[in-house]
Amino acid sequence: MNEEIDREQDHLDGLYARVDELRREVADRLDAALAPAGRRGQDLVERDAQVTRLTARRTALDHAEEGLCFGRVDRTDGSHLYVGRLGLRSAPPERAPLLLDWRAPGARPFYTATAASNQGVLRRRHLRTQGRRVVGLNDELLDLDTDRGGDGLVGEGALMESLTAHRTGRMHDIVATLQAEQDEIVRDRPDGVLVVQGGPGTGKTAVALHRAAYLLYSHPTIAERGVLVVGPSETFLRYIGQVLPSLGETHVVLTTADGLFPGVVADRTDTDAVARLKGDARTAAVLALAVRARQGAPGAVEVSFEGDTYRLDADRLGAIVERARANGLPHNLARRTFRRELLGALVQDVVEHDRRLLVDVEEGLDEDLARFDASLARTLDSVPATVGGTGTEVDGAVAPHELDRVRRELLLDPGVARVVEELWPLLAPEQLVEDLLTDPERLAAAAPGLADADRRSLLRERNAGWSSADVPLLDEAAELLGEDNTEQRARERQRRREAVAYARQVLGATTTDLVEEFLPAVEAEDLAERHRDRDHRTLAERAAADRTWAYGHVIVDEAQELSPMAWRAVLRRCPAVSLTVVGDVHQTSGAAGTDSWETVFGDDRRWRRRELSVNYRTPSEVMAAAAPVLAALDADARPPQSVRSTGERPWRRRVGEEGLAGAVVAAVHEELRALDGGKLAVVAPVVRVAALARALDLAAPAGKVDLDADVVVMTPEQAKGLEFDGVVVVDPDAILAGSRGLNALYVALTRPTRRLGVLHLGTAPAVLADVPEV
Ligand SMILES: Nc1ncnc2c1ncn2[C@@H]1O[C@H](COP(=O)(O)OP(=O)(O)OP(=O)(O)O)[C@@H](O)[C@H]1O
Repeated sequence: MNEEIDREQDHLDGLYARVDELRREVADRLDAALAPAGRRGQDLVERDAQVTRLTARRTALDHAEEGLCFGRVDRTDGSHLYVGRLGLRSAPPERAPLLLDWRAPGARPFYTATAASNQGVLRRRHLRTQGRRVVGLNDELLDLDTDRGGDGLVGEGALMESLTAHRTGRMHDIVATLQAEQDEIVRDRPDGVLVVQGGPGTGKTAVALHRAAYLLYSHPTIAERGVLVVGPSETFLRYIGQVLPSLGETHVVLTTADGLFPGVVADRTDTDAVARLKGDARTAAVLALAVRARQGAPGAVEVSFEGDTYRLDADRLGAIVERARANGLPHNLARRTFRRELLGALVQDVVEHDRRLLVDVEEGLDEDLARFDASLARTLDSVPATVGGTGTEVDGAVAPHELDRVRRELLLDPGVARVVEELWPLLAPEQLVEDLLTDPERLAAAAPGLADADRRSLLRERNAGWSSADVPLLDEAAELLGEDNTEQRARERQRRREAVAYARQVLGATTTDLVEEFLPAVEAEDLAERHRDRDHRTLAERAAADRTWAYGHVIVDEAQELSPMAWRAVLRRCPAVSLTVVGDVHQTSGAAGTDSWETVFGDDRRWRRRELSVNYRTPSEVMAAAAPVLAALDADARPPQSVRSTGERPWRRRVGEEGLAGAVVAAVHEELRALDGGKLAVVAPVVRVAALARALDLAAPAGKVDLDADVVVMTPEQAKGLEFDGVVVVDPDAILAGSRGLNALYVALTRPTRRLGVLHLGTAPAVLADVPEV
């Protein structure tokens, strides 16, 4: 074996030597590209692209330093190949393949070959490395003689080593030990909605993140737009935050569902009933009606302009509103049409008014003369041109420039502007939703189908803050309202004109052999473009800052928690509809979440479903303790099959209320001793968390979870998606008493990779009666 290790070490040394060589090359080329040589437009554009490419390559080389090569496949034809975090070739001119990127099609057999279907593979070898050193090998011979049939695990030795290692508080990538059923999901085609249902610990999160890395590698159109990952909590995002960078991928934005609408802090709590109402898909229609209610007025309106009053009756106003709506633009953008149409109607009225005034003068009507005299001075400019021209004859025809002038005056008139603002106000999403949820009349008008009691439950005080259930409403409102960025675009156009002028100057100054007018115009434009676009933010930073960014692919984790309204917000992020949705309908805790994927995606033919059935996290002993909870939730559900047992039996202990804190502290010490390192979580109902954190002397502020601490206290909701070496569940009765209490308890019980204990007050809940009492 040692000889084998030595041989692999030699090979690995060769790979690292090549990596070092490439690093030097990339560094030299970056230096050259960034050198301030006299360059011109097109060169500069190319240089920027080159710098981006080289920087990405440098990042990939850096991230591959740890675990560069982790696998080898020996083929039946005598050839072999190595699989690793990135692809490497020898230096030109040979450019012989040295290492295959794990995502390349050729690497697939490493993950999927079995004795029964060996795909031309004789032996699969897992290399264990520490830094640049090979420290161990795991070999699997894929011939039918050695086939144990059975579990279908790939690279079992390496897998078990990874699964039994102490947790670190951070998820790590599983690129070396991805299993066949997982690999299939990772490489599935990108289009449509792929739903991955799987019980706790089946690797849904891990698979979804590797799928993101795979899609970014293999689909340039996705890489151009980046991937959005939506997770259940900030803590969870911190927990998974290192996985994609460790796979060399940075074109990724991680967010919670609350984060989809930047700038809002969702710290208000809704009751379950209100969260469900707000999350209902019908709320979209309520918001649409709320927007319509802000357009026009029910009756006639009067507009004062230069001392006269003009009246638009309900029919005329209604027609103007309809014309503004007819263009199908969002409210704030359609406002321009409304204003144009309204001004058009008023121009007619003003001109007609003035014309009548003059007709009256011509016909010598004495009673109007006084009024004419009073207004002549100010209307002199606005009389029809033919009248002004002849001084006597009135034929009613109006010169266009006169109409324009009246229109301009109306446009600048503050009174007219006020009327536009009243009839079609520029609205921010926050204002629309706030007005709707604080004004019974507005709400009644927008939600006529809602029962009175439901409407009352939705109403709240002004400035009461936002809840998670409000966030999709704000997003929907933003969509209905649109942003009127006319001014911003005008400013950008002006900046661009200035930049072009500046670029021409620069090109002229730096060019000795060409006079400026012979420079192709495009060069100045290019240079200006580069100034304009010289946005040094990464793709991920730009995408994260832009609510309307269209991602190439979206991953939703713990997706069972999303309400129908939240789904609308998520789908908006990916107009191309390329989504991976992973979750477990038995772990739903949110009131507006789902317990069936069919309810969420039922009629949509673009969705397909895959199942994961093997539990890599939770040993069979722990899963047996959780099984009655799952059965109580859903008699037809089968718990995922654990890949391993530990021999360590879960336990429960009855404690009294007074002694609870002390019992928790004692249990934590016992468990830490038994675990001999690693991470321990105390999972308790929300009302107990602060007191237990105090009893345990934990430093993290209330409500925050410190993933680096050896011991953490959290609620089942906060524990969602996380895992620990050991878990102590406190007061399961109180957890069960919450909404979706069985789901919450199921989540809590399925977090440990090794040990589980339960402290209950009074008799154990029936679903935990089988756990041995100690
Ligand atoms: N092929 C694998 N190789 C090594 N570890 C794996 C593999 N698949 C899953 N794991 C590990 O199993 C654990 C559970 O995975 P993960 O958190 O992705 O499961 P999950 O299905 O999202 O769980 P839950 O629904 O409970 O949140 C993680 O530690 C993960 O790294």
